[in-house]
Amino acid sequence: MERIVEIEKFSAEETVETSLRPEGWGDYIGQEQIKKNLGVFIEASKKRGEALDHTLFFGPPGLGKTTLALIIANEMGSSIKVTAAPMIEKSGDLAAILTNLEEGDILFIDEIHRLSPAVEEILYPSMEDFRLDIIIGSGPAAQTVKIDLPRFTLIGATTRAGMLSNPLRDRFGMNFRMNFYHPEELSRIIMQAAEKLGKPIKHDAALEIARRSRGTPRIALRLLRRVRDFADVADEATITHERTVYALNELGINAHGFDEMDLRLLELLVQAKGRAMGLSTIAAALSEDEGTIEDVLEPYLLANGYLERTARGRVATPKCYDVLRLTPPAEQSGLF
Ligand SMILES: Nc1ncnc2c1ncn2[C@@H]1O[C@H](COP(=O)(O)OP(=O)(O)OP(=O)(O)O)[C@@H](O)[C@H]1O
Ligand SMILES: [Mg+2]
Repeated sequence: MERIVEIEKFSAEETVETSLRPEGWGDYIGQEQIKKNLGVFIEASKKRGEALDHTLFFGPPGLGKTTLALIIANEMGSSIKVTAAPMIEKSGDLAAILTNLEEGDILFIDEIHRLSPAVEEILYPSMEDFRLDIIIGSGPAAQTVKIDLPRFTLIGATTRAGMLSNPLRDRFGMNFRMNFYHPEELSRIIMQAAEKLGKPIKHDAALEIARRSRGTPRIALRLLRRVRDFADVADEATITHERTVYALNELGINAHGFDEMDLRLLELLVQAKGRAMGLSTIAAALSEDEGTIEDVLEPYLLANGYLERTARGRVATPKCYDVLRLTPPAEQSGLF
């Protein structure tokens, strides 16, 4: 099943998303710790006139990883080449990209956990020693050619940190885990985007959207655009709370920010009547792979206390029963 975030990512509205993308620290809201640290590292490398250390961002979709990479390029005054692991099929593809880089350039590889082992192999010496080892020919006549590369910065992004190989992970000098956004932060992102769209929104209305956005800016911005449609049709100059609640209800947006996959997972756990359910059982029941459930689906539900991981598996929490308007099974009460 497609999830909101994925439909969103590939829709024609990508251009709108691009136009709402923050360009500098000034309009990048939240992730304060990351901003602070990156700010220091960027300033230090600029002072030394060196390329920034290789940097890895990981976390669920739509939290601003790509945006951060673009901001880094802006701040460093570097050009950035953007690609995604599935587009780098052969080691020759990567070699071509690397040899075309210039001193101080940034190479952004999205979905970096999807690089093939052969391509990864080429990447290791490139990251570590800025050297490309290419094997020409095969069998006894095969020769290794070493090519020096300019000092570049690799920025990797992944939603699936668990799938990254250790040697690759170790070669990143900096590792940042993206956090879900608080409703207050999301509401600032929404208000800022609304200004850019020329359709201001009241704070309480922005907060209403924020609470239903799964802690995720991409979802918040998508909902904002839908709510704006309702306000436009009603000739409302500034989006009000009343209009927002009406629109979100019409759109069938869950009051807790769950999407369909969240609800399927929570309902599955609730049906288990307090018994813990293993990851593989959940994956089979939802026809999803285990990694996606663990790295993409569960983090939000865990962070907000709707489910718990125990040694025996996953269980729905009382809060989960509460929001689904169900009563927790009696035998479970001792668990919490
Ligand atoms: N901190 C932020 N402040 C303001 N807007 C943000 C912030 N983070 C993300 N956004 C907005 O949300 C949208 C999605 O962010 P982005 O594309 O960077 O996510 P991502 O983490 O790269 O997602 P994916 O894993 O799907 O590639 C962007 O268009 C951007 O406008
Ligand atoms: Mg991205």
